[in-house]
Amino acid sequence: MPTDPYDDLHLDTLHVAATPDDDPRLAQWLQGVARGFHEGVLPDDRLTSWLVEAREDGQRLRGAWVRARVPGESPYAVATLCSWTGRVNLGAGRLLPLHMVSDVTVAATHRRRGLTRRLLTQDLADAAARGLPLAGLTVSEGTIYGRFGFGPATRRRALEVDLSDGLPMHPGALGSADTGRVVLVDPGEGWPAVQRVHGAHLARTRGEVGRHGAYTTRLTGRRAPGGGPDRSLRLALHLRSDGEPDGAVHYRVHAQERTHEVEVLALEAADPRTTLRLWAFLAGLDLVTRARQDRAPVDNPLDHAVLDPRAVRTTRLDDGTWLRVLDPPAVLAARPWGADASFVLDVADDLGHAAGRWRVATRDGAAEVATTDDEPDLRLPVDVLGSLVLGGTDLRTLRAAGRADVGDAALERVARAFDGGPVPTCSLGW
Ligand SMILES: CC(=O)SCCNC(=O)CCNC(=O)[C@H](O)C(C)(C)COP(=O)(O)OP(=O)(O)OC[C@H]1O[C@@H](n2cnc3c(N)ncnc32)[C@H](O)[C@@H]1OP(=O)(O)O
Repeated sequence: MPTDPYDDLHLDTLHVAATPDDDPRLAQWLQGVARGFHEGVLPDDRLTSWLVEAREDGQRLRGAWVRARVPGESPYAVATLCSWTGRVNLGAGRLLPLHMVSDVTVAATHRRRGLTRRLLTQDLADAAARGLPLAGLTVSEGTIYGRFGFGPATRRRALEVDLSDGLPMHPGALGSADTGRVVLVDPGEGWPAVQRVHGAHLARTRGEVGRHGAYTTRLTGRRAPGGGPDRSLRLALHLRSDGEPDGAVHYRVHAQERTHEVEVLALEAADPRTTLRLWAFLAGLDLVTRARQDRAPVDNPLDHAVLDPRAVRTTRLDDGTWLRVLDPPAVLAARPWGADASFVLDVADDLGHAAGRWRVATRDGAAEVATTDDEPDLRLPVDVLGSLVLGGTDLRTLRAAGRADVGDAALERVARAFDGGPVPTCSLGW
């Protein structure tokens, strides 16, 4: 009889509604995450603030705990994974529920025994059973998640912006001065206004994901990365002439002997003009000569608004959000389409959730999706479908890479249908 490879372990899913006193495995789980990412042992106040975040998201915590081996020993977590339901903008303002996966770790003593495979496949199966159409994550290494059906769907771009000349812009970039103003607000008190701006930004930004609880902690200044209240976090809000907030930038100034640098932690706005106005505000900060922004848009009006395009330098460009389709008809019917077409799509999926064949008929930006036995025009594995969902990767490129099987006759027709629309971008990591 085969033996259970995990008979020394206890596998379970925890409820974040519990308190650490009710269930000590909560604290063990979080310390397991910290160990997995090579952080030190976390202080109690980190546990407290993390539980607030996890409850805000309604997180499910999966894990494996080593059973006590000697009297008095506490069990500890050797595998962790969490997930919750968020939202993603598929384009044209269409928001779809997103199954968000994070904190995947396995202790050095238990690696490559299939623990991540076990926790992640269970988690994806549960999400599919609950009717979630799409899963997403951001990764530490590019080689792990393709086998589970995730494909890179947005790009992560880091910027270094030279502010030493005040970042002059072309006439017209900022509009007329009487259309709004910038005010400085305490990050905690400004949070409701920031949330309103975030709603507008999410609705207009293809690929953007709704903020989860970790961002509430981070952007209200409730807790600094090193612990205690965040006293160096600043918030500037842009207000329309009627007083309604339509832009927000969270930043921190790092004072150095000769040059001060501003770190842009989050910059969101209801429209591109306001984004540029917030950049002009940052450029006007006294003593500051340089800005850095991680997860900035790839296709960025800032590049074209500045008089000197070399003032905006890309210091990193790689994968951002990875998507995993769980329900192809739901996702294909929800995303916007660039051209009218009719084609048969065949999807292969080792985990089974997205495997099948469908006729996709697109018209006026919408699609009808129906199962079919017709010969496919396009065959691809589910991770490649994940790369196509947001329109961030061109089907022609995927075929050129040998990742999508589509004949010459169908290629242009199907590629034009998948294409069209803004380059997706996501400013979050999770
Ligand atoms: C979404 C996120 O949370 S991203 C963060 C990921 N976590 C980290 O980077 C923390 C440090 N790393 C770790 O904790 C672990 O090495 C993990 C979580 C990456 C992998 O955990 P393990 O339990 O060893 O993985 P498991 O044994 O289940 O392997 C699953 C599959 O992925 C493969 N795999 C696992 N890790 C890697 C890796 N680093 N690179 C390439 N392939 C990998 C395995 O070969 C295996 O393939 P197979 O099932 O097709 O044969």
